[in-house]
Amino acid sequence: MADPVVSRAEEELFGGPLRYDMGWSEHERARLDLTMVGAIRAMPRLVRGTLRRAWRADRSSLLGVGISEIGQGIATAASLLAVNAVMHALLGAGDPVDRLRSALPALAVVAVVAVARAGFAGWSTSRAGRLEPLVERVATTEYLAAATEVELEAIEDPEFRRLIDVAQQGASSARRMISACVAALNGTISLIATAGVLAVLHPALLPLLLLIAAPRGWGAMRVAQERYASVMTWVEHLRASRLLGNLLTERTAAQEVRLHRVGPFLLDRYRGMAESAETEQRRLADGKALTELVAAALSGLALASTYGVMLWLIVAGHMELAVAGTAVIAVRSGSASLGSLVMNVNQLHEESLYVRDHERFLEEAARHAIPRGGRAVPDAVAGVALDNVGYRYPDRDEPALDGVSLHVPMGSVVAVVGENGSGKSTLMKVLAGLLLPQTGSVRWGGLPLSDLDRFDVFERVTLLTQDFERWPVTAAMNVRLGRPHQAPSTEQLGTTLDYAGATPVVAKLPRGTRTLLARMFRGASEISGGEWQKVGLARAHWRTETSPADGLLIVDEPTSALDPEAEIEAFDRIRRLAGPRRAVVLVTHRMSGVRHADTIHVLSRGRLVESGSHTDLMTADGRYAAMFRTQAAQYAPPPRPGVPHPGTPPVTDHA
Ligand SMILES: Nc1ncnc2c1ncn2[C@@H]1O[C@H](COP(=O)(O)OP(=O)(O)OP(=O)(O)O)[C@@H](O)[C@H]1O
Repeated sequence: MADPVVSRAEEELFGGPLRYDMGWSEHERARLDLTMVGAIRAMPRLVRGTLRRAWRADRSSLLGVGISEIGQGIATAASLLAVNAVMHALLGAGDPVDRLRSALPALAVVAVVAVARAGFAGWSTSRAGRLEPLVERVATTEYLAAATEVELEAIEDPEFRRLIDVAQQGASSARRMISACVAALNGTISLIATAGVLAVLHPALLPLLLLIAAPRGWGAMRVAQERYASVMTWVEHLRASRLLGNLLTERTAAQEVRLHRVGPFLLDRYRGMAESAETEQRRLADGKALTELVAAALSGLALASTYGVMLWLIVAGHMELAVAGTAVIAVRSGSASLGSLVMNVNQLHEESLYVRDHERFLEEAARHAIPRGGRAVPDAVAGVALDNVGYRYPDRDEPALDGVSLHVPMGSVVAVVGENGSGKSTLMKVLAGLLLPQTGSVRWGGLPLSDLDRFDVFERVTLLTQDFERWPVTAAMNVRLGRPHQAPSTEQLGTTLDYAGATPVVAKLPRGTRTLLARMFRGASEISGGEWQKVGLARAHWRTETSPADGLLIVDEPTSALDPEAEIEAFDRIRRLAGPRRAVVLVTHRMSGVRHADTIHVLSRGRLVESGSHTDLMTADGRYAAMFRTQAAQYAPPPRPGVPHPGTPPVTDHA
């Protein structure tokens, strides 16, 4: 398969051709197997996998499908044998009326068998129809459950993220595999029945049947191969042009789309990308037409040869006319069964590529799952300590944290400051137990995190980050999701909202706490960024309030969108949440918010460079003091010309 032609738009916007490198390259390897023989060889394994999933989903429906398919096969064979009897009766010697009369019982059998076959087909359709959504649900649940249980590190790993993306299609493919499997089973049973009857009529007819179906099978495989290769090569391109389309209509991009005239610009690029995809579609259609023409010609040739052989058999006296009549019908139905069987095997194979990604994801997710078990975190702990902690993200050369040691005693307020990218958020994730350090250790009351039950550690942590989740649910539920399994009473909800300063926010919503906070739904309301932060603070409060034992409250840039007054209040409230059974860890760039912390740690390029109280650090006159003065200077009155301004610090290069 040649590399795709890169459209100018693709080059301009994305810096080159978009290729999916992991999930799809796996498919490419699978494609090598996609010869007729390969697909047939893989068939038992594919069917076994589908059956196992279906068995888990709904046994009785699966049995129903199996029985009705076997019933249809028996009906096909019985129908052909009855047709043979009719032919014999009609083409035999004697009076035409007598011949017709003697054919009647067999004709009745043909009719009854046809009805029975239709009944079996209907039953199979209804059972398979029940099975399909169940199988999809089982596969989707497996996928979602696995995704929520993996380590955060895996989620942050781009390779794993890609696997999550690719595996998403697996559930619907597992559903489609049911119908493909049923159709393949149907084709196989009908074919066996027809082949059995043909072998009884004349053994020479069997290879001829294969000869008719082979070109069609080849054609179907070839067309499918071409389609795979094309999908593989173009999938990223299609996703990107869809993304462009979405950007043009999305609410978040609406302002720049209009004001910066991004709309017409992107629309033009969208057109460019669509045109190159259309060229590919045309190429595929032309290839398909040619392949199908060749396959039909070869199949027709084989059919003509079959009739020629039958004619010769009749003339040479090796076959009766009645048998030949039945054989014509059997050959036609057999070749149709074989043709559709090839297509269904092919479809099974195509769907199985996605199901295999799904299974690969489940395996990988299990390998990266947060381990269950371990020691419970003691109810009371002196604090949480980091000892020489190092952490490097998988796709980075530089460590995000390098030899960090600090202690967070219960009842204290600890602040962490530092320039952008210095490792503050990473440190918070390590403290929360979400990321496991690659070197050094984290200890809860002296017990290393590696010995502890991680889910128990999570129970003890409340995390409020700047990009906390704005759940598309009601305001009340947005608070409750701090501890989902515990619903706050109206009174508790009121106290929590009061604490966070969110009562006026909720009061002006059309349905109060029952208002849906999701713009994408009709009748829902949207609130501002600062108002959202108050809701986030309420959620953190609900979680800490319902915490039964010693724990950590980690707040990472909680006030970035708050107005000055609300910000001062929020810092004050957060500090008050520290108590004998709780430590507060605060990350912020607002130096005014950290001066009251018991200890302030300064991070730079992943290393802890200063620690102490505000007074200590100001006296030390190091990095912290410089940062503090820089911010303070912003609010100082402007210096009079010629008079040096004492508040302005020398510019230091933190890099
Ligand atoms: N998911 C990630 N994958 C790879 N690198 C990351 C990831 N998250 C952060 N980093 C990198 O790790 C380093 C520390 O990032 P971190 O987010 O901890 O910094 P920060 O101090 O919180 O920054 P900011 O003040 O801008 O929020 C940075 O170099 C950043 O680019």
